[in-house]
Amino acid sequence: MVVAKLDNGPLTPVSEGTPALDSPASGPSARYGKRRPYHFSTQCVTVENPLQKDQYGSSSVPIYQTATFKGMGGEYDYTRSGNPTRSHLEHHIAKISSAAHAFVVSSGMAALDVITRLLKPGDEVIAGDDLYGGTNRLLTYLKNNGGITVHHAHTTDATAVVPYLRAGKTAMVLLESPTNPLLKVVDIASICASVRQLAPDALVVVDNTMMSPYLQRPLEHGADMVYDSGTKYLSGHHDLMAGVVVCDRDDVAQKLAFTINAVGNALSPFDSFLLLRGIKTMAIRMDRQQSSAMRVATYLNNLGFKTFYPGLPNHPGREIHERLANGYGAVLSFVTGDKALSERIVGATRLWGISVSFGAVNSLISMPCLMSHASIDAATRAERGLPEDLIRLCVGIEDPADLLEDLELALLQAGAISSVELPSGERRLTRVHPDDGTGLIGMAVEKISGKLDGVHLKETDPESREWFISAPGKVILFGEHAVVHGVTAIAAAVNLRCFSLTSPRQDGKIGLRLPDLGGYEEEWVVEDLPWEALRALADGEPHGPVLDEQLIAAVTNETLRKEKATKSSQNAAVAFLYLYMMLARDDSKPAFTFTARSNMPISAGLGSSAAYSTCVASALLFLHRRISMPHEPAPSTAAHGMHPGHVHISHGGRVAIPKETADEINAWAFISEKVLHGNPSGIDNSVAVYGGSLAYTRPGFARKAGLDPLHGFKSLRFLLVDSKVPRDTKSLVAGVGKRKAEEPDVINPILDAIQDITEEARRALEDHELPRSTLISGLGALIDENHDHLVSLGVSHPTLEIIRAKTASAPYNLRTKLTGAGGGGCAVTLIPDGFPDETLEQLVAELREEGFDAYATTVGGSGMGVFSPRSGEDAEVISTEGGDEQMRVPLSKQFLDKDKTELAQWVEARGRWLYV
Ligand SMILES: N[C@@H](CCSC[C@H](N)C(=O)O)C(=O)O
Repeated sequence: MVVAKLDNGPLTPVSEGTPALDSPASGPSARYGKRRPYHFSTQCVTVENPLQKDQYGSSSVPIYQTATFKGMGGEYDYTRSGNPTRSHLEHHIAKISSAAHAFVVSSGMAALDVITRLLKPGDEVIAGDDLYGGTNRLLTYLKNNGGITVHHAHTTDATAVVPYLRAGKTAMVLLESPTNPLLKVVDIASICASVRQLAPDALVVVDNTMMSPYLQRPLEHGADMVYDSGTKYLSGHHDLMAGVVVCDRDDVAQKLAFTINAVGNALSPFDSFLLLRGIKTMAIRMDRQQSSAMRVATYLNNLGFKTFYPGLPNHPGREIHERLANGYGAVLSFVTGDKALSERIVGATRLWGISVSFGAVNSLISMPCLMSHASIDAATRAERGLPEDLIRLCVGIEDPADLLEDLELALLQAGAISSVELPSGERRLTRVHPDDGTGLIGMAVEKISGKLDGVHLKETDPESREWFISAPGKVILFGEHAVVHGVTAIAAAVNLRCFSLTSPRQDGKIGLRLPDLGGYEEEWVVEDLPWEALRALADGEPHGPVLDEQLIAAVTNETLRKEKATKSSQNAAVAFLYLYMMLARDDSKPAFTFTARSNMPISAGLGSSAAYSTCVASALLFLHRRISMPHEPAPSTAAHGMHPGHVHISHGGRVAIPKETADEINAWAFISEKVLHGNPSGIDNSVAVYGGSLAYTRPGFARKAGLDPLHGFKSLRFLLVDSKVPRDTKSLVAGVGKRKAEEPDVINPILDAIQDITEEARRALEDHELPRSTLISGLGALIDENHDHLVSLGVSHPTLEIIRAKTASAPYNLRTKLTGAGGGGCAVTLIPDGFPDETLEQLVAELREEGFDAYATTVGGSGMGVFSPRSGEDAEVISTEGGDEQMRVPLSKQFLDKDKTELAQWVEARGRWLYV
């Protein structure tokens, strides 16, 4: 549609005397009686065409939803050729674009199609080397089928087009600025000048979609034609597709109008109406979008990600861009260094929609190589320097704090950054470089203290992150003590756990905090540890079966402040330091605080020490970079563009830690158990690491050694009763060993009998056709039998017998045995199916009255688990007394202070756990 050229006025404040050329574009009477042009945002919302007044004075342009118009010789006959709604839109677009002519067609690519139909075989086109995939596809088509020669030049350098400019040959120079998706800036004015000089007949065409007429009007810089995907900022809501072409030259406009009518791709009346409506809010939308984009770009840039955004001070084209445009737009992109990492980031966002396109009110995230630019083949992408790991962000109008937080959570969840707590309680966000193979260490960059925005790059720090690790306790159902002597034992994980948190520190110290073990707390300067006593293991060398007693002695005597420690906490500290030193490398002695909590009774035979050992071993192996942290699996994605999509089957985090990693953790958890207990069987740590239920036979004896998972425990319920009688596992185990050595004829038959029990139990548990009632009553009988043998071994205790008697009495009639080392500790009671809840509650109450603790539990749950908390969720924000300032309570403090009864629920809610 050809319209009269309207001057939409400068976008910056105008001088009072600027003449108005057309009343709709003019503002109210100024103070001195003159009229001045409206500002851009006013023009956007002022949709008036003096040549096309509505008969009813409608405030909104009506939709002329008609294909035909009656009569002959009127202005309109057929909507393909012209439609009043579309005319209004084209008039409006011409006005806000400072253009004489505007056309609207069915999409941005349709606009380019209309434009390139001006070419004829033999013509040459010069285009950029970073350009939208669809543009590249159409140019490639014309090259292959239309006899057009296409040169791709590095248009960021204005002189790079010069060698291709040939008078009489070059018919079109196609520019984008900033480019999609690398946001390179092209000096449109300078290239236009070269074209005029060297190939005067060539048309300079600019894809202005990234900027919209609000921010950049290339006709003012010498371009001949400008097109926009109206799908983007002009419409702003992703509810329509449209393309816009504007130009000043009448001859060019006539040809465009001819093509549009001839091919029939003009915009429909309804979409014209929608686009007209969208334009009204364009300026206000874009103001918000680009201000948020600046914050997002600054945030990423400060984290150390290579970020492409013309508003960043380090953008090489910023100065040129500022000459050409009134703003930086709301599209930016950045690279992570790893395509899989980028995919994880994109998949982890919630507020940022994974989608092609940009310019809408909703923020979008995409990977151009897989999506908008997938139609450029991989080799060409590589040749043109389009990074496969590039993430493009298109910022919408949401609250920027939400956008930043969602992005930060995604970066944390994907493992692209980590959050570190400083001794001062401040948090530091640290970039994790994907290429270090550990998922842990990289360059540190940033400090934040509670606010996600306003992040400011300060200094480089050693990188680290916080880790939660947890491991379950266990209940030995059959075979305790005997297992030490080569008998098979059956054990299962319980839903009581040890939880640990490693919090990196910057002062060269390691700290150990065991609040549930008498409030034990100590720290050591890493360099002051007795390194001279360490015989370091060679890389890959396993620990071996014998502890380094020299190191244990050095650790015990030279580092522990014994007045602070109970026997248990002292042992826990020695195990921790022993593993720390054994696993350290010359170049890896991380400083951190290790805090362990437990919601299970300690020293009660429930494997609390093995759960602790598993947490210690896992944390140290991870932090010493002996094993890698698991990454979250790639989420399900729908097929998009050339990307086939991916199905992720959710296991609730289970089976996410590979077997080899678990084996390594188990080997070192066993070392820790040895430090703690002298001669453990290894079953406790195995259950703590692998979870589920296991039949375990220790190596080094006549029976075939092994660790076999068992199935069938899921539906078994037990009551664990803590006698609260303290005992020393080490001496109880040693006591049985001594008796075996002294009275083999008495002890060995007992051990054999226990083997018979475990085999019987195992058969019953693995026979899935065994009637349930037979299984339960059989297990009950085996419980009694096994307990009697433990009594014979001398490891029961009067309190355990009281508990047995109580649970066996009417109306309960339950079967109970000691579990673990005995000598006090816990008893385990089988709860048959259908046992009434009230009766169980009554039993628990009676046991409590007698001074025991009781825990109803199920067995067979997950083993060791790990996750790195998300900074946005890890710190409670509380108001200070005055209420006007907010303070963050560091995660480690919350963890330390949490009540035992709330611990599991709180920790589990902190993020997505990944389990063995
Ligand atoms: N599947 C489409 C992809 C459209 S990308 C749209 C937009 N210009 C952007 O840059 O996101 C295609 O192949 O054209």
